[in-house]
Amino acid sequence: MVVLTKGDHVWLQDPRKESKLIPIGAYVAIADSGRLQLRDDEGKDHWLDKEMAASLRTMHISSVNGVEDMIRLGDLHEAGILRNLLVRYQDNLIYTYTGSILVAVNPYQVLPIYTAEEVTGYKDRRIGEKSPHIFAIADNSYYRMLREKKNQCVIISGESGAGKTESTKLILQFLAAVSGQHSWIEQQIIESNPIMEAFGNAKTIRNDNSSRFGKYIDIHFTERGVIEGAKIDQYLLEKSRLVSQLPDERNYHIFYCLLVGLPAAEKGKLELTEAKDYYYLTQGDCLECEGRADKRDFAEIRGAMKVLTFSDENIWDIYKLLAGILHLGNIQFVAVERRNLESTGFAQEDQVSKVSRVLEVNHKNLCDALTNKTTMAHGETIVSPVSKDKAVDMRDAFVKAIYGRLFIWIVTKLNEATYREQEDPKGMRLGIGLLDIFGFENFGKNSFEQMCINYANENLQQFFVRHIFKLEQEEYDREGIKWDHIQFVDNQETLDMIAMKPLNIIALVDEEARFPKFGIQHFAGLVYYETDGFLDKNRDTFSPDFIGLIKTSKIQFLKMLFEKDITGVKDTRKKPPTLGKQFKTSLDALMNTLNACQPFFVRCIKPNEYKKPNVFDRELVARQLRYSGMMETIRIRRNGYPIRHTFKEFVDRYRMLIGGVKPSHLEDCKAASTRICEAVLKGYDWQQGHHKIFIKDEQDVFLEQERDKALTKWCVLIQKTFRGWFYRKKFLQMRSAAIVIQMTWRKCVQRVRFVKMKRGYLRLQSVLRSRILTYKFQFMRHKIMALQAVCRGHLVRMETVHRIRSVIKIQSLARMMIVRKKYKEPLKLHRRKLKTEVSDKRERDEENDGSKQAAEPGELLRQAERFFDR
Ligand SMILES: Nc1ncnc2c1ncn2[C@@H]1O[C@H](COP(=O)(O)OP(=O)(O)OP(=O)(O)O)[C@@H](O)[C@H]1O
Repeated sequence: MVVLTKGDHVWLQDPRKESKLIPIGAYVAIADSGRLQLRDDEGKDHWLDKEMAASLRTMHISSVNGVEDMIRLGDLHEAGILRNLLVRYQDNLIYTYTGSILVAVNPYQVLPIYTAEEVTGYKDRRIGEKSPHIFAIADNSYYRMLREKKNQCVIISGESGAGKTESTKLILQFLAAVSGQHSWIEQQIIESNPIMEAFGNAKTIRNDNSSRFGKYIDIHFTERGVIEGAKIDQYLLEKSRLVSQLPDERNYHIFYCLLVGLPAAEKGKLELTEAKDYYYLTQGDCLECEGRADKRDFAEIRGAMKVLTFSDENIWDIYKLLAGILHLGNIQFVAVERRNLESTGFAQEDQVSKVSRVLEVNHKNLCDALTNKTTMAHGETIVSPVSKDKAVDMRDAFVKAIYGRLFIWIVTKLNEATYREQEDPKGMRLGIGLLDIFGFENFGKNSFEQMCINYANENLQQFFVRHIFKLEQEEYDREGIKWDHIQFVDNQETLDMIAMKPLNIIALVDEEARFPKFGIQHFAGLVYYETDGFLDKNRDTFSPDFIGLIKTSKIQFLKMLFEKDITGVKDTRKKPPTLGKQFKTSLDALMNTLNACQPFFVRCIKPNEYKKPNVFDRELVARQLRYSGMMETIRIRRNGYPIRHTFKEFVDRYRMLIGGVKPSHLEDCKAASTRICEAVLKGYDWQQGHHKIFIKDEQDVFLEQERDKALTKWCVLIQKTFRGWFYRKKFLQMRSAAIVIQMTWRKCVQRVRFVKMKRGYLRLQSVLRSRILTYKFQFMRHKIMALQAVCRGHLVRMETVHRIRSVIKIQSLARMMIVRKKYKEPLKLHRRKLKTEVSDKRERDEENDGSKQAAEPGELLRQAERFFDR
């Protein structure tokens, strides 16, 4: 019984028995009440009582935060894988390994993980050394090719919109960057992409830039790893799109680009107007595609065509054919009856004339080819009218034939430009093939195309399983490795039934056998196919009358496209190969190529149907994981020994890991390999076969890391010694130079200091002197001021005394005057009295004493008078 506490992670299973829902991860949010609250990976809360909770499966620690390599997952089941992808996706970690297989979840947003720094970061690194990345796959294929001198291939699969084409472009970007020449050929290879996309991609409900064909790009390298050329193979272009589109879907991009990008004069010559005017472009009711700029794309396509050596005539002829197709689509048929026979006429004759003008064919022949059918019976040619519906079918088949051949011609032309003969015929040509092919399809209604696609996927799955399991198992048996035989899904029987056994489905369809709806148990599930239109799609033919029409055309390019058909008509006994047969032949060739290469696998996963970032639809992803055979892969990879080396290779590569192992040509390699493994891979699961050492992915990474460490150790020693010698020499030189510099510098510094000090002293002196003088001056001034003060005081005092005296004098005079005034009358009176007395006395004296005595009193009197006068 499990006791859960807060923060524990568990697997939450839908309790309904019939439920096929995959368990979802959840963590315990609340555990301290009577019940448990669990929050699942989608943020939903679930309340469980403790008894129910006790039956929950706890999550392995490796699943809690996710792992980079799913082989290391403890919970090795569908839910574990799904959750691992989910938690990584939520952190914008879109890549995850399963051994050396890369699972890439489409982020639907531009992540900053494809920069030039990232390219450099992944250069020459082993898988697993850095976090999973498409660049790691590209890098490993490149360096493995150079190291082992063997061709490599990268098989990129997934549903429409899962990111196959983007992954292919990223690998190309990486290879162009690491092969590092920035040559014209690299430019041409890269420029071929917009042309392929214009003619082979269209907007669908599931992907705005959906590749409607499969492709295998083989990039050729010189022995030194420089890109030398490339070759593209295309598979199964979806031609039905040319004549009808589902709602919200478009025809191939090139038509819309042509109509908005072509200058008016050229458009006039081709009698073209706007996209809304063409039946073949308007059935999906979607003329523009968000995020695409058709006008800008057209300029890019034209530029790319120039780079890829399309002549002006070629380009103009292509435009004519595209215009011809659009005008053909606008022909409207009407049912008529002629001589009691159901036949067909045209709603507007001028539309047919337009086609004959643009395709430069005979007008009458065109009318006949569109409405009549010529057959041979008993050596006689019989021309019979066709019904309206048949005429529409015949026209559509003709359009598909033109475009299909045009597409093949374009690919051939691209190959002519990008394919190079080997520069050095004696040297070795190496290649990396990139297979961007439609994934397994199972829709509500599955038709011939789905059967071909699923047949291709059966082949690839078989290749995958064979590569990963069967061949390994055989090799283990051959090498005498102990191997617990595990069950695996081998789809050889399905393949036999579809195409290998004498009475296979493709052969039956070729023989035009009629059978109703049938189902095939594919590796990814049971698919029912509806056989309506199967035979026609398989025959992929058009009325031979159109061949006669093409012969009348003045456009040599059109004739050239149908050259084989024109010559083939002469030999009526030879049936043209059916589409099924053609597809099988090209697929067989592809499988042979792949079988000759060392493969890498990239499984692209679409996280939601809305093309939105950060939305992860678990059911959708689980279905894709099932289709991609991921579970089987994980089991096989985990149980097996995916890495093996011959003893010689092993000794050459890892002998530095332990001491005393000589180079392989001087050693007993088997014994030496054992010694190395026993010393380095102690406790690891490895095995020794008759000729090879078998190890697992993680041991390989460990060995490589140890090798790196050992190499680094020796490199460091060599570097250390050399650097020691070099830097010592440099040091001595620098030291003597430093002494000279120091000397000069010190002299200079001291001199500057001295001058500074001298200036300082001078300043000090002058300051001091000025202080002394100031002091003296102050002292003298003080004295002088004191003297001045004394003098001024004296002067002021004298002045004051003088003033006071004057004042006193004035005062005394004033007082005197006042007093005089005051005493004047009495004085006058007194004087008069005195005078009177004196005169009285004189008279008396004169009377009494003679003249002498009389003189004295006279003097007295005068004095008294002066006194009074004053
Ligand atoms: N690594 C990526 N980074 C950012 N966006 C991506 C990435 N991979 C895919 N996409 C987005 O998803 C869209 C669909 O991808 P892509 O065309 O490669 O799908 P596909 O698997 O080739 O589909 P189809 O089979 O229909 O051609 C791209 O146009 C792009 O917007």
